[in-house]
Amino acid sequence: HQLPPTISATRSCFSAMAEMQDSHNEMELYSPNPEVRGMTCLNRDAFDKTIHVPVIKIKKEIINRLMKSLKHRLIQRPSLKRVIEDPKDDVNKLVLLDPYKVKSIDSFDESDHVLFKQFDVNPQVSQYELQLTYENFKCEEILRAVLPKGQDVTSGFSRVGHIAHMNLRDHQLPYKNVIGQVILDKNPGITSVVNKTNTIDSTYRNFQMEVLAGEENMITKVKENYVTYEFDFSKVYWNPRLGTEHNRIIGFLKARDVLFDVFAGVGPFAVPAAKKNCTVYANDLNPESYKWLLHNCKLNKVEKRVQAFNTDGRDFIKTTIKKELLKYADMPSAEEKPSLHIAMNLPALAVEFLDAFKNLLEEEPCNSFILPTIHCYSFSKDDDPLQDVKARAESFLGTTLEDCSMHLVRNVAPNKEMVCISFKLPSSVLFQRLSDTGEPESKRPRTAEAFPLPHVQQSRNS
Ligand SMILES: C[S@@+](CC[C@H](N)C(=O)[O-])C[C@H]1O[C@@H](n2cnc3c(N)ncnc32)[C@H](O)[C@@H]1O
Repeated sequence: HQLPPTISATRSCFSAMAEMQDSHNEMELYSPNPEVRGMTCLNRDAFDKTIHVPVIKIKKEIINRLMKSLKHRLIQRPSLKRVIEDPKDDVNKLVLLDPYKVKSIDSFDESDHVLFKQFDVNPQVSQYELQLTYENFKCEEILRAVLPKGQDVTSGFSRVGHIAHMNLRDHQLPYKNVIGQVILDKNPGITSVVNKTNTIDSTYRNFQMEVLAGEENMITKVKENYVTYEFDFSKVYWNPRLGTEHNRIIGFLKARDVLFDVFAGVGPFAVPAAKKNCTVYANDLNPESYKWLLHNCKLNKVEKRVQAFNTDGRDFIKTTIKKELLKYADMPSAEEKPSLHIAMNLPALAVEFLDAFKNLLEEEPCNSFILPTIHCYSFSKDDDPLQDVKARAESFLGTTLEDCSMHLVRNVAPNKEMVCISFKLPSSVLFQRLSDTGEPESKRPRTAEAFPLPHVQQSRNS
């Protein structure tokens, strides 16, 4: 097409620009100076770098109207102003363009030229000497430049309130303080960066951690499914990836149902269940979890509906759950019967606690007895994790589960899945059977009844 005369006249300027840009190695334009490689203590000044970028002058009074249309041609760098004052020019401002997108006048398309004509812009391109600083580099660019070439640069972290929680690999450890500081600098709202230092799970499932950068304070506040929790992240278990799973279980509950949470942590099942008007019995062995569980019940104004316990899960099953199951045994009418649910989220061990339900109650069930539904979590490294967890649950219950629902919660590590098995506790497990002589028939073979539960097979949360 025929270009307007003013634009044709500036074509040579664009070509000159293109040549200038071609002489740059594109990959290197935005990469930090090579001197930063191997830095183990962050020196932000070492990132200062001068590059040349295309720039056009646009009259101050029309600049705002043009910016939207030019959006895709503007330079994109963190914390970089794209429109700058020219101290020698009262009439125009300089607009910084993306050197990868504007190489010559041909980089502008017909609609740009129409726009320039409409606003009487002479798109004369000149080169501008731009001083890049540490602020103008992205987190990944900085870490890639600092860590040894060819090594994996993971800048990923889990966010728990103001804390960025990392799990650095051995080769990253010499650079841990730089990594921590860069994560802190580049992520608004993060004021502390920690690295997990233990590889073996502790009893309370909290992490041993080292502060890499920022504040030492580990008391943090998070929101999950619109519920607020506070806790000391260094002393209790919290996993920001379980929100969907917590919500899934809460979805099974309705007002006036009862939830027993054997391994309750700081309350991510207990508090939302109580908010749904359920009666909750929540337990955790860790005194710190128990403390923050109580705190979170108050924080969310549900303390009247939650009874908290600080004991071993087996003891909780054999005392509190046993006592409360009997209480719900004789409910007058079918409509008034709540459903009873038992959450057991301690995936490394929970199935092993299932045998605590064997022969828990002495009497034969009356007709109206409400059998609880158990939601028990487990890890599995088996090729068939669902079958593996089912088989292990059955072996601890001492019965086959004819009808249960299996849910693949998440992939925890390569070849390690977290699974939830839900089933109605068979009465044959819960009640001691008496023989004709009145003795418990503990060795009698058992089979489970059918438990109508929604089947969610192989669905997975992230
Ligand atoms: C994986 S966390 C789950 C916490 C919470 N339910 C959740 O979903 O986030 C397991 C919890 O079980 C607690 N715990 C570990 N061993 C226990 C035991 N023998 N009895 C009771 N609680 C235990 C830990 O302190 C931890 O808070």
